[in-house]
Amino acid sequence: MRLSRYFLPILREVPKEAEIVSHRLMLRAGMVRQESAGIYAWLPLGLRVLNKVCAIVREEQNRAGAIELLMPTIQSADLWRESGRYDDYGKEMLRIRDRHEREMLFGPTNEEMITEIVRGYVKSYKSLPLNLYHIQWKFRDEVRPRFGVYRSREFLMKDAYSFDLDAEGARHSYNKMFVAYLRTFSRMGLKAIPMVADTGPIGGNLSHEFIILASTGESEVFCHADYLDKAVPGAGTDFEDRAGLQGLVDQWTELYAATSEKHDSDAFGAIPEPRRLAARGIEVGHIFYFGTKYSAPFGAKVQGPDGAEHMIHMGSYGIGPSRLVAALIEASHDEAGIVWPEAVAPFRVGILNLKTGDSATDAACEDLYARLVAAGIDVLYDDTDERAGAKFASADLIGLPWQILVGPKSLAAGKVELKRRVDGTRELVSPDDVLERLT
Ligand SMILES: Nc1ncnc2c1ncn2[C@@H]1O[C@H](COS(=O)(=O)NC(=O)[C@@H](N)CS)[C@@H](O)[C@H]1O
Repeated sequence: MRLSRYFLPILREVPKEAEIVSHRLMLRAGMVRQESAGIYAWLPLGLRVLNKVCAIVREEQNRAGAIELLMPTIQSADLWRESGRYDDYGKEMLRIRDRHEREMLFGPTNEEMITEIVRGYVKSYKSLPLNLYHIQWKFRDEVRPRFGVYRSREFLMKDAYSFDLDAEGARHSYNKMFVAYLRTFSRMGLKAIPMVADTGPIGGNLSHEFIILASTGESEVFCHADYLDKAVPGAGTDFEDRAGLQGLVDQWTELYAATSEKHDSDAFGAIPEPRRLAARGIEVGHIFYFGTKYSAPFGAKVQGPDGAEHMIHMGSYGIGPSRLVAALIEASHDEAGIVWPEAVAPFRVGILNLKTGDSATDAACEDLYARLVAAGIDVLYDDTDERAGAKFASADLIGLPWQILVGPKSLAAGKVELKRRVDGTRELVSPDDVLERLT
């Protein structure tokens, strides 16, 4: 992409309404724009990151055997009356009437709808286990939306729902998602710790939140520090190996880790003091097992191998891709701006022409740009006539992992400067070597 033809409304000044660094940097880097309280437009640079986050989420859901569908954002109130949640969901629910005065709502979550869908088709245990997921916008009329897209009113959620014949099968489905979550956040360069959590309005009696440690996190968390050094399960994990998966989940739940709502200070106190971690964290995922809480009122049942009818056992599994963009910045930034992990960077490389209009640097930049694009690398070429200092500041602000600085002096010696954003290291290399390094 040529910056001269892109849409990247970078702000020079720090927006005063932004209280946390990710909110400040997302506004300054031209990633989002608030349209109303807690409701944002995702501008091109922000959308590229959001899409990369969703691609990783999708890959790991698919790896775990979940099947993607897409449910609507607008739901019928009658659906929520069947589960009894229509009234007790409270003011967070955005209730709407259509032209026929039918009561509708903007979905805050989809347990009811997915149960109604499965009830319509699944009649035999032979169709189970089943895990259906979608990545869809949700609306929760938060009383105090704040921190930008971290706690917004309209937000993107991956929500998966599992269906099993019995509790034992449901536990295996839960474990598949648990392991998929460990892999998902790790691939984004994040250390997420699974913590025993409250089930809240979703319900059930088994739940874990996946927390990223961050000083600006809303959650207060307590855990054994050994979690920070654990390696997550590999890409070759056998998701059908029930015992193996339970073993992995046991490894990731044997040490103490809990959010403040479930904190047990005695258990925490039993940890040797140097290994006790009390911190603030960002909830990026939350998984639940809630048995027949939704299948019973909806009569979602199957004929079992014994010929009898069995209510389906369910769980639901949420990740917040839009919140994750903020969490990634909270976890990875410096005083110059964002430092994107390569897996989610909006572009992998930035080419900075330090003397636009100079025939030598223009030609070298065009050549590098053409060859990187041809190699399938996401590259943003700053071909604007901004002065060099402004280009350096913008490139550091938007946080691309690699910068190629093309200036007349080094070019005269057949070199360009390759800068690694994460640690600021720079080296003079030939244009050919740059391609060697980046492809
Ligand atoms: N107001 C919000 N703004 C941004 N992300 C949010 C917001 N509320 C929740 N999320 C994200 O959505 C994830 C799942 O939300 S949840 O309420 O915990 N779970 C559910 O709704 C279940 N139906 C999971 S399928 C959270 O872990 C969080 O990452």
